[in-house]
Amino acid sequence: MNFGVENLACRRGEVTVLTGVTFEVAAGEALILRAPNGAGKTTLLRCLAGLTPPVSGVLNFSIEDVAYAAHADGLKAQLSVEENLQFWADIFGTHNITPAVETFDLESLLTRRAQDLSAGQKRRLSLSRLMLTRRSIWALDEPTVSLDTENVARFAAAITAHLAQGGSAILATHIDLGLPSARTLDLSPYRAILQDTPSDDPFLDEAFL
Ligand SMILES: Nc1ncnc2c1ncn2[C@@H]1O[C@H](COP(=O)(O)OP(=O)(O)OP(=O)(O)O)[C@@H](O)[C@H]1O
Repeated sequence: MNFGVENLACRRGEVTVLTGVTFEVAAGEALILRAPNGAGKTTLLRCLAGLTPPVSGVLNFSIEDVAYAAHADGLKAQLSVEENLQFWADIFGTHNITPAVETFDLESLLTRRAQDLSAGQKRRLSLSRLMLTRRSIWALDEPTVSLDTENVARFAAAITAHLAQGGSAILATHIDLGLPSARTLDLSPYRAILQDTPSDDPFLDEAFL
């Protein structure tokens, strides 16, 4: 699905972080956000997902079409892997969890409680949820954190399949996923304010030693 934004300004808390963001992503395409730490990648993704309303500008899609994978895994700790998957499947009206289980190699973990998974296993379970949403725009914030090489490849296969089916994606990632139709957007020109400026006060620096 095509999606884009025009002249978007986004905030975190009371601070406007980005202004003038404009882009379009075609069906079957992925847009990779590249920018230094603190530049506003999470801020933009939260805005696209509807978690923080834009300060101004236009979203030319419905936030109901966005599946957002945040930094946090967002699992139900007391439920098993299978119960977590079934919970989301029921929410999104997708009753077959098998493709998600197979794509992220979760078969042997189905009865394990989410709180007892390793960090990489939790991430696999969290990402597998994307496949249950049936939403066409995937907005992903550092999705490969905690994944080993084999599971990065599994995730890359999942997103490639999503794009091949006419979906689209926007993601903040520092690694090359080898996606065939990926473009890069540098957010640096859209930064609204000077952030993370070092203090000139030498006594303040000493206080942190
Ligand atoms: N609640 C808040 N109130 C004010 N400023 C915030 C708040 N949360 C985050 N920020 C600031 O907003 C800016 C953008 O943060 P954001 O998390 O979007 O950056 P990022 O590009 O995703 O960074 P990273 O690569 O480190 O994950 C940062 O300077 C951050 O300190």
